[in-house]
Amino acid sequence: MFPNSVEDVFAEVKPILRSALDGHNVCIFAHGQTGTGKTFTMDGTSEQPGIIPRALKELFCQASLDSSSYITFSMSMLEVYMGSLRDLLSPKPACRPHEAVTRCNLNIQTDPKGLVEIEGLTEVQIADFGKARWWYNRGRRVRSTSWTNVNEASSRSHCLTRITIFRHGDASEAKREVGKLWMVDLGGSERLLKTGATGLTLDEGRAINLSLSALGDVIAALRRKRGHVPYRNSKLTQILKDSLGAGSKVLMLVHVSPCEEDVGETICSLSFAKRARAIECNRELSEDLKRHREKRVKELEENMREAEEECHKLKNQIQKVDLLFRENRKLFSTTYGPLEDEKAPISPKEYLKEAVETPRKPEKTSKGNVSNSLPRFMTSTAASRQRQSAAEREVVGKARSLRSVARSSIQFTASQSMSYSDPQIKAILQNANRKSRYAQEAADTFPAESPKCNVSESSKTRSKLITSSDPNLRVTLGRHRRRMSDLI
Ligand SMILES: Nc1ncnc2c1ncn2[C@@H]1O[C@H](COP(=O)(O)OP(=O)(O)OP(=O)(O)O)[C@@H](O)[C@H]1O
Repeated sequence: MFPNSVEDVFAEVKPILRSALDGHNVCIFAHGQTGTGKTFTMDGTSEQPGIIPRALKELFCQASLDSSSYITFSMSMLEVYMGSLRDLLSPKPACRPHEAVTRCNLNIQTDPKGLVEIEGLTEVQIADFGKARWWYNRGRRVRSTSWTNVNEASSRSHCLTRITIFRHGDASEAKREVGKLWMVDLGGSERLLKTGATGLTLDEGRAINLSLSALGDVIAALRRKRGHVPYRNSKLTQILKDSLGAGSKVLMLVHVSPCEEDVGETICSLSFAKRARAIECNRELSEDLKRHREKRVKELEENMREAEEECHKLKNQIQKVDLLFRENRKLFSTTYGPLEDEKAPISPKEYLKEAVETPRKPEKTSKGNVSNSLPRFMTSTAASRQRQSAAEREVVGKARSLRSVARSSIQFTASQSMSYSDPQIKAILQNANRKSRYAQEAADTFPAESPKCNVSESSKTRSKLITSSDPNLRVTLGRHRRRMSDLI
């Protein structure tokens, strides 16, 4: 029967509240057949607050977030009952403090700018949501209701709650009104036969129907963009003149009955809503609103300029880091060999992007393991490690060979060819050859003075074999011989 919760409906209402704070005149009204839940939607209950209490809360919430200026609110409540206005927040007389009193027959004034004011209507300052709620409940209690066949507490009037929004600027700027928010619970359109209304209740029903029809005429005129809009045909449309149509925003909540016997009223309500939806008004904004808009635009432009400057600075910093990174990378690859991703290097920008996009996980790095803390592209790969260790092995091997060749006294015969291609090694081998020849000559000349070295006769022909009694030296010599035979 009631498919949408008030919460869902309020989600649709919320954005228009922002427009009211921004300086638009806003009107939210609940329209529909009697007994379909207009009052329930607007007032709600203590467990499930309606649109009006929620809107009040939201206004205070949004105002507290506005850093550019200080916003205050005032509140008025009235009902349009049988063609006259009744002030729902009028103070109680001192002699009858417990009696609910309403001031009647208030006059509606329109100033040269077209702004509507209601003479003598009580306007209370609401400092916070608590105060606002208190005043709202007070006004609600004195509203006229009657029993009908359709609704046991049927509203017999249109109830209008007005929130006036004031913006306080810097010291030079005085408090100024920026907008009005009207929240209206319209009386239900009713088939008088169906409601079974008689007497006063019947008159009330007729008055409601008449003013709803005047509202329909205004909406039709606004939709057709006619020069003359018949606002003066009812009190309801006179009050809402500056908040319906021109320069304002209107939100209509349409309530319909799901019952088959109500299909006629449902069609009426829906076609009313369809007409209202087609209204588009683009009248000039008020001077106050224009000034506020210009100020806001300037503020936003300034914010944008600052953001652009910041962005430019960051770009420069990224470029510098990029350059530094490339230099370091070059240095790294010159020292340790080419990196795995040399073919498709990841730039710091890409790395930064990857780092930003990838959620950071807590790293479990072993102490002293530098490669874990390096970016991926800086860690060595299996291939580069293999290449590096092969190169190291080669260098170590060369060094060992050179050392052993230099230290040994092996003599090569002139017939032996030295096929080793490295000229350095060739030179060292020749040098070693020369040294061993001197050693041989010395041994020949002074045999007694070189007891440890015996050159065998057989080696004289092809190669001279150096022997030694020292077992360590013998092992070393054997190793040298093997290496030399590999080299030659
Ligand atoms: N969404 C809802 N959930 C539960 N009960 C609801 C809901 N909407 C309306 N009702 C109940 O339906 C009955 C009629 O609702 P309500 O008085 O709000 O209708 P109305 O459209 O304001 O009628 P009228 O035009 O005669 O004043 C009330 O008893 C109300 O509690």
